[in-house]
Amino acid sequence: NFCASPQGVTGGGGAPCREYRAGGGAMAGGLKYLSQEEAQAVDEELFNEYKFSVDQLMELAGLSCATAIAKAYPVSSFTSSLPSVLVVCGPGNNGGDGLVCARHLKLFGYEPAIHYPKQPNKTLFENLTTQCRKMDIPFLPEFPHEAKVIDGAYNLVIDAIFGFSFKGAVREPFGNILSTLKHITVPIASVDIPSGWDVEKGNPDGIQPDMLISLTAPKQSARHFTGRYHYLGGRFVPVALQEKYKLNLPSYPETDCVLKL
Ligand SMILES: NC(=O)C1=CN([C@@H]2O[C@H](COP(=O)(O)OP(=O)(O)OC[C@H]3O[C@@H](n4cnc5c(N)ncnc54)[C@H](O)[C@@H]3O)[C@@H](O)[C@H]2O)[C@@H](O)CC1
Ligand SMILES: [K+]
Repeated sequence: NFCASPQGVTGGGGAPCREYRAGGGAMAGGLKYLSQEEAQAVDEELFNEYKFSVDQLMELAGLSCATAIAKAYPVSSFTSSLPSVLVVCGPGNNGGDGLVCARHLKLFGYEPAIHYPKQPNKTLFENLTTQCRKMDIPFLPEFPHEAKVIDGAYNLVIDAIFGFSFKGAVREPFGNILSTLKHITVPIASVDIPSGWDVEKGNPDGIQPDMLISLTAPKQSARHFTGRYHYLGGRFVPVALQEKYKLNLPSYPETDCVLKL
């Protein structure tokens, strides 16, 4: 089972992660917390003006997530030699990040399993799914709806259900999945936004993840995150775009693709 050291983050290789203090206000000289509209505008600009492809950025986003997870919950901090990780993937690009993350976690020595109930009929997602299957990552046809079953079978849960395009009341099957995840005791690591949270206002009655990996820049709901580990990932935003949106991103250490906030 999971048994993180009190200081938690040791960077796997033993070097402590550098920390970055975010500013107090919406900007206040510190890191900017994006509204939903700003997050979508940055996203569109990356694709339409800067000509990145979704595959490229998704690979970097998913790799950032797996890297941050390996720093916060190193394989060596678990009593089992192959820590098992349940990756729950949603219907959009947040789910795609989850598929990429699962693939890298497998390469990092974890034992991921994926639940992917709404698989879009698009080549990108079909390819990511095939890659995982060919790496012997199982896809669970049914979600284990009892919290204690998840606690017994997994060391960690990755929430890659919804990202910055989430709106309104949660539709099934994700409502039931999130209700179960509220009752598990193993830690949850959320990709970009805790699923079921309003992108700006959060959700006090929703899941309360132990870890949040904010991609590109944190969204406003990240102010309500109370878990132990908040990482920034997605080190791919060109300087001109950072300046246009006044992201005020911290400097990532050396060649790292993640940074502990
Ligand atoms: N802009 C960026 O910097 C990047 C963003 N990426 C990821 O892409 C995410 C955004 O992806 P998308 O725009 O595809 O959207 P999301 O993955 O946030 O979700 C959209 C999907 O969820 C469904 N949905 C929305 N509200 C729902 C509700 N209330 N109940 C049930 N289903 C609901 C939509 O129908 C759609 O299928 C980000 O959060 C991030 O994880 C990365 O893949 C690549 C780089
Ligand atoms: K998420």
